[in-house]
Amino acid sequence: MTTESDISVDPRYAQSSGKVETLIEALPWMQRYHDEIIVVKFGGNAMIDPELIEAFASDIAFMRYAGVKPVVVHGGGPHISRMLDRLGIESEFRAGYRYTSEEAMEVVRMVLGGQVARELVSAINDLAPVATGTSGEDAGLFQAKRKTTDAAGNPVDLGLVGEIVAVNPNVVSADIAAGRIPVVSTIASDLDQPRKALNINADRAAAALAVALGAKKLVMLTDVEGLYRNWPDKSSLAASITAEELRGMLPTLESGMIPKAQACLEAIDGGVKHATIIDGRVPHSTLLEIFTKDGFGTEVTD
Ligand SMILES: Nc1ncnc2c1ncn2[C@@H]1O[C@H](COP(=O)(O)OP(=O)(O)O)[C@@H](O)[C@H]1O
Ligand SMILES: CC(=O)N[C@@H](CCC(=O)OP(=O)(O)O)C(=O)O
Repeated sequence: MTTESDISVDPRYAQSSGKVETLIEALPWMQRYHDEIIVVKFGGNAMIDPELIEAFASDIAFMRYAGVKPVVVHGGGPHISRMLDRLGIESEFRAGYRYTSEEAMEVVRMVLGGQVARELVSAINDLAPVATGTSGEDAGLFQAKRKTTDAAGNPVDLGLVGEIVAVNPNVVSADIAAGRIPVVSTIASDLDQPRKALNINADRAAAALAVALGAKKLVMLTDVEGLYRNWPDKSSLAASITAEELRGMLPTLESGMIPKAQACLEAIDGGVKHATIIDGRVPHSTLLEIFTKDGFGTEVTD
């Protein structure tokens, strides 16, 4: 028979108690998110590191087996830039969005749907064979119009960049209902030219989908620790920020943080309870954000 004194001297029990604490810490979060949809946007530089892709895939598989309904929306800006470079096609960011010519659009569509989505789907399927790739062009998922203004409302020429005006989430909902893990590429059909596609910023698409699905949470991975109130001052990282304060900051934000901040606001305004920006360079940051009390990065609150 094992007595209390045996337990106190056995190092295996000492080790287990730390593991048990971590598991028990996850319980309230598992309860909160059980059967709930969480949209996770994976993008940027985290996506070009094979180890981070593996860690991300295991976090998504973990969520699914823990009873959450994850939906992945992926970016792939660095992949697109690399391919455009290889093909000698110029690309330029304006107001946080890629100016997209007809030629570049062909590359965006090919890279997102044919390369990035495939890589992610197969990494997740290796652990949970229920991932499925969907393009925003499928079954009217993302319908968009050309984007013609920047965050401050000034006119800007972005070529074939779209702003989502309608989402038909049925194709994704059906996958979720069947127990699958949707992995969504952010191309949209052009409402004004139905055979044409538009390039959608992945942060904005993730927010629009989170709202349409009634997701409980939107998590966005990026290549910094979170949102800095006073970029690039590293001591100004915001652990949490209200939607109102963030709205006020919009005109001061730069580059990629513009669509990310807009996406958080769109999600919160659309009824998603929690929107967070986390550091995708930290392996398993998604899991830590969702299942531990400390969370990670910046939480936008209503
Ligand atoms: N206030 C800010 N806080 C954090 N990052 C900011 C801020 N303003 C601008 N940035 C820039 O935004 C970048 C993140 O956007 P982006 O590169 O598009 O991310 P991703 O590719 O992960 O979607 C950061 O690497 C940083 O250079
Ligand atoms: C209009 C626009 O800027 N579209 C993005 C789509 C991919 C994306 O958003 O990728 P990340 O999340 O990795 O940045 C682009 O062409 O780069």
